[in-house]
Amino acid sequence: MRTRIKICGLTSPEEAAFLPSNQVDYAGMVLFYPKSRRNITIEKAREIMEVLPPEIKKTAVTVSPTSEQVKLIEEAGFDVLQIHGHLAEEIPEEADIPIIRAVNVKGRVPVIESYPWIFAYLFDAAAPGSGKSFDWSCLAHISAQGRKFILAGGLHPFNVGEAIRQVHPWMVDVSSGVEYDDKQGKDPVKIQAFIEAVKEADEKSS
Ligand SMILES: O=C(O)c1ccccc1N[C@@H]1O[C@H](COP(=O)(O)O)[C@@H](O)[C@H]1O
Repeated sequence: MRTRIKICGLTSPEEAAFLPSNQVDYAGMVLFYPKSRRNITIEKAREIMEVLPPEIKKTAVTVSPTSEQVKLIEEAGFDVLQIHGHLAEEIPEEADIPIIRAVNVKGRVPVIESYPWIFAYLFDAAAPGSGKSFDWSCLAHISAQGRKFILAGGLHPFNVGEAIRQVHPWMVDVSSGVEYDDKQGKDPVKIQAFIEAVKEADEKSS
C-alpha cells in the first residue's frame, strides 16, 4: 500500500502551490500557537486553502486547543484537526471533523489513549516542529497492533525511506526537513525529493 504524505507548517499560498495533488495527501497549518515560527492566522490559512486542491486534506495543527478555536477552525473549512498537548474532554464531542491525536514521544514507549473516535495517532519527537527525530523502535508494538498511525519528527528526504522500512507508518509527516537551509519557508526541491524517497521506499517494500 502507498505510504501517505503530509507536508506540514505551510505559511503562504506560494508554498501551497508546491504540493502536487496526486502525491501529497495532507497539508498542515499551525494555528493559535504563537510560540511557533510557522504560526499563522485564520485569515492566512483561508488564503492558503484557496490554493490547495480539494484532494489534499487541510489539517489544522494545534496545541491544547479551546472549543472556540476548534469552532473557528471548522468555520474556516479545515478537513482535519491535529491536536498536540492537552486534549480537553469536550473537544471530541464538539468537533465535527476527524481528530489526529499527536503524541510527543519523550524517551520511552508512548502510552496512547485508545478512544474509538481518534482517526489516527501521530508520533512526533518531544518538541513539535523542531526537526528532531526520536527512537522509532519504540513504535514497534503499535505497528504490530495494526493501528493507523503517522510518523513525524525530523523526517527528511534522506531518512524517510529507512523510517518506512522500520515502522511501516500509514502516513509520513514532514515540516523542517523540506525547508530551505538559509531562509524561512518550504523548498520545492526538497518537497519533490521527499516525495521521490517515499515512492522509492514503497516500491522496494512491495
Ligand atoms: O511546526 C511547528 O512549529 C509546530 C507547532 C506546534 C505543533 C506542531 C508543530 N509541528 C508539527 O511537528 C511535526 C514534525 O515537524 P518536523 O518535521 O520535525 O519539523 C509535524 O507534525 C508538524 O505538524
